[in-house]
This record gives sequence, C-alpha cells and structure tokens, in this order.
Amino acid sequence: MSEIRDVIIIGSGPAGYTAALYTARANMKPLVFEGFQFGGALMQTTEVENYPGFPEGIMGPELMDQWRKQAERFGAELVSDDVTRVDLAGEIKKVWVGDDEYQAKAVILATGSAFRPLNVPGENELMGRGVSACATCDGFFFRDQHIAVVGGGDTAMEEATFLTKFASKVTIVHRRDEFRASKVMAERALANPKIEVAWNSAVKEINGEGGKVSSVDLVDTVTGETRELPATGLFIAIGHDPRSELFKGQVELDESGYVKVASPSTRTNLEGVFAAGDLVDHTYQQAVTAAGTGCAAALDAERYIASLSD
Ligand SMILES: Cc1cc2nc3c(=O)[nH]c(=O)nc-3n(C[C@H](O)[C@H](O)[C@H](O)COP(=O)(O)OP(=O)(O)OC[C@H]3O[C@@H](n4cnc5c(N)ncnc54)[C@H](O)[C@@H]3O)c2cc1C
Repeated sequence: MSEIRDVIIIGSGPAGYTAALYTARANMKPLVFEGFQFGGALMQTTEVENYPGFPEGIMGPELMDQWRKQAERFGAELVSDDVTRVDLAGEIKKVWVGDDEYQAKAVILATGSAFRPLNVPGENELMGRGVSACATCDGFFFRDQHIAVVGGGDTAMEEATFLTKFASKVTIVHRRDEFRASKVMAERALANPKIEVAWNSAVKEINGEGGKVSSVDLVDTVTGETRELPATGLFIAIGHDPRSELFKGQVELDESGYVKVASPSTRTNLEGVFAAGDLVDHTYQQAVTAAGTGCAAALDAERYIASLSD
C-alpha cells in the first residue's frame, strides 16, 4: 500500500489527461492509471481535423502524446496499467492493480466507451482507413464517395443522414426488414434521395486495396446469398458500450451502463468520486467534449479536497 493521494484518475483519453493536467497544475499530484494502451480512443484514428487549435489537423496518436507530455510536465504520475478493482464507497478510496493497492481522497473515472465492433475480416486492418465508428469525426474524409452505414437504430439513421452531406450515396446495411430507430428518424433517413437500404443484410467482409476500403461483402440474412457493395467507406453504428463494469454496484449507472452524474457537475452518487468523458456521455462523444468534462471533474475534485479541510 502506498501514501494517501489527493486524487487518482482512471483513464488516459482526452478526459483523463485533461483531468490530470488540471489537477497537476493545482498541485494535487495526481496518480493516473492509463490502462495498458495510453491515449484512449484517438489512438485508433489517423487525422483529427476538428480539435480546436490545430488548423492543419493532427494525427490522433500525436495529439494524445502531446496531452500526455503536458500532464507530466506539471507533475502527473502516470502508470501504464489497467485498474483491476476499486472500492470507492469510503472516505478513502481504494484502487487496485492486481495485488497492489493505491489510496486517494478523490477519484476521477474516465474509462471512456467502446463501440461495438462487427467482428468481421478487414475491420481491424482497415480501421481509420475507410472504416470508422464516428461520422462526425470522419465524414468529411468521404466526399463524393459511396458509404455504407451498418445499423438500424437512431444512431445509424443520424449518421447516415449526416453523411449525405459528403457522400455521393449512402447505403444503410441492416440485418432485419425494419428499423428499430424511432419513426421520425427512420422516415427522415428514408426520405433522403441519397440514402438506400440493404435490408436483411449483414457485413461478411470488408475488402481493401492499397490499404483502403475498396468494397464490402454483404450476406443476405434470409437467403444466405452474398453480394459485393462498391462502397469505399464503412461506418459502424451498432452502438457503444461504456467501460463501467469495474464500477458496477458502487457507482450509480443508467440503464445503458453510463455513469450517472449530478448535472451540471461531474459528481457521481458517491462523495469524492467524479466521472468524465464518454463514460458519462451518450450524446456527444467527442474529444473536445471529453476534455471539457475532464476539466470540470478536476475542478470538482479540487473543490471537494478543499472542502475536506474546511
Ligand atoms: C476511430 C475513432 C475516431 C475518432 N475521431 C474523432 C475525431 O476526429 N474528433 C473527435 O473529437 N473525436 C473523435 N473520436 C471520439 C473521441 O475519440 C472520444 O470521444 C474521446 O476519446 C473520449 O475520451 P475519453 O477520455 O472519455 O475516453 P477514451 O478516449 O476512450 O479513453 C479511455 C481511457 O480509459 C482507459 N481505461 C479503460 N479501462 C481502464 C482501466 N480498467 N484501468 C485504467 N485505464 C482504463 C483506456 O485505456 C483509455 O486510455 C473518435 C473515436 C474513434 C473510436
């Protein structure tokens, strides 16, 4: 067991590093558990064009490396390990990596969310090279191209409609013969002349040429027949899962597993436990919004620590 820290931060994406930067600058000497892979979701992407302050764009891994350095510069201590267990209820919060126990007066949860993958050949290799899980982030790169969007819920409808701003054509690939999206969202998508639907269809394989998506093999979920869709982009929109398993039973979660916070703060149901980024955010899921709530969590934690000595 080690000293009792002011604050432990779990996660090293935009939310975690921003919280680390702010708490480090407030002289709280944060201990940051980065996870096995530092940098979070943006490590999976190539160019980030919509993070303010980089008019030429910046590669996702480079951006995260800079955030990491900036947090370290002010004294954040970084540990490249996954937290395996937490006990957040008491006044002193406990966090474990294997058998090693760490303690702090406050904890900031920033473990993000993961999109549900299709688990088909080509998906991992072509991620960021025509395959994406974020239309707002990557739609711009697909000007005048034929794009496939996989899914049948509100997110798929929204992404498909948004992508028509750039694409020459958008094919929604859906495994059933009706959408589960709300009526209004589905009708809006279906009324768009650039959108067509591949009903009863699932992605079998994503094909690549020259390191980019060249087409998508679809299988008919009723007949089993396959066909090749000449799409050069594929957006996966079958949902995100918050990485909240570790906190279940301690921190209050909503019905989808996102951590509940007392809006407009980052306070969870537990005193001294704050949450930020995509772990709490159903709606926006952007680097800049995650950074924003990471900052808010740091300020909330700072005020909480100050209140302990009042
Ligand atoms: C392919 C792709 C492209 C994107 N492009 C853009 C873009 O262009 N612009 C934009 O604004 N947004 C983009 N996004 C969205 C953006 O990346 C996310 O909104 C943002 O990263 C969320 O930040 P976060 O800190 O909440 O979580 P994440 O970035 O997901 O970070 C979570 C962190 O928690 C760590 N972690 C998880 N479990 C544990 C554990 N048990 N112990 C320790 N650490 C743990 C992970 O290792 C990770 O470091 C993109 C997302 C994807 C997937």
